[in-house]
Amino acid sequence: MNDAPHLEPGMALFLDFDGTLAELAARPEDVAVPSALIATLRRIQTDLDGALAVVSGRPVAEIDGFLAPLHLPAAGLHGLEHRETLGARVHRAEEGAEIRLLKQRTRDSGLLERGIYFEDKGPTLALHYRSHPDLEQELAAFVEEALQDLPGLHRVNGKMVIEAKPDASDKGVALRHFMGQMPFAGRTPVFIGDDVTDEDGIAAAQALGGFGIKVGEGDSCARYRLSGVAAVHAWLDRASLKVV
Ligand SMILES: O=P(O)(O)OC[C@H]1O[C@H](O[C@H]2O[C@H](CO)[C@@H](O)[C@H](O)[C@H]2O)[C@H](O)[C@@H](O)[C@@H]1O
Repeated sequence: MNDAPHLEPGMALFLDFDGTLAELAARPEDVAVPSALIATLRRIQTDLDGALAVVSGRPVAEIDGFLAPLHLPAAGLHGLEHRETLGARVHRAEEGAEIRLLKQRTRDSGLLERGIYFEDKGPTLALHYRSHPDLEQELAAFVEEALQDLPGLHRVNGKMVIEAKPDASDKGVALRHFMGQMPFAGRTPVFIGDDVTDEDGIAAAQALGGFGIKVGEGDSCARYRLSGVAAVHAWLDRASLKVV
């Protein structure tokens, strides 16, 4: 992979949140975003005529909280939530019967008492084992078994987390949705992300003539790579000074 090229005025920028804009932390709520990053994102948003969106596994409301006072166009819950334009209403998929059942089975499993962190995101569920890595195999086996008679749900492995979500969307679907609308339509998409779920967004950007940037180590279909969150911040800083 080569060095990431600069952002140009005709591009549309899609950014993952955890592990890309924000360093990973012990628990989801422990994450912090430097105020300088918010100022940089605001500048880029203006420079790209609004064609900047966050595409995350988190709910959009949490992204808004971390990036306050910025309320960027955003896709949350791996594309199950959408806010197309700055400050517009968030559209969210319903919490289905299957995910409700999975949540109940998880509460009954005894895994939470042993340290698995339960992140209820409405239509999706994230089960974190960061503070108990020894439980990874057991948790994976539990989720695998539980999903056998919940065919509408799909397992997604993240960083020290196993998520269950409906099949309806992923980050690639989210990117394509944005690219069909102004101010994104007609631009060259760039997707930056660190995790397995970001590969759908990166592949979609590259299929539409743009490029992806993988953050950190690991296999990726991205054409470019940045070493970590600090390198992403530096790239964004340079971008915010370059785009004219
Ligand atoms: O798509 P993203 O914006 O990268 O979100 C992916 C998941 O990120 C969060 O979990 C991850 O970050 C936590 C905070 O650093 C960390 O404690 C955890 O181990 C990571 O997996 C978030 O909690 C999930 O809901 C997101 O889906």
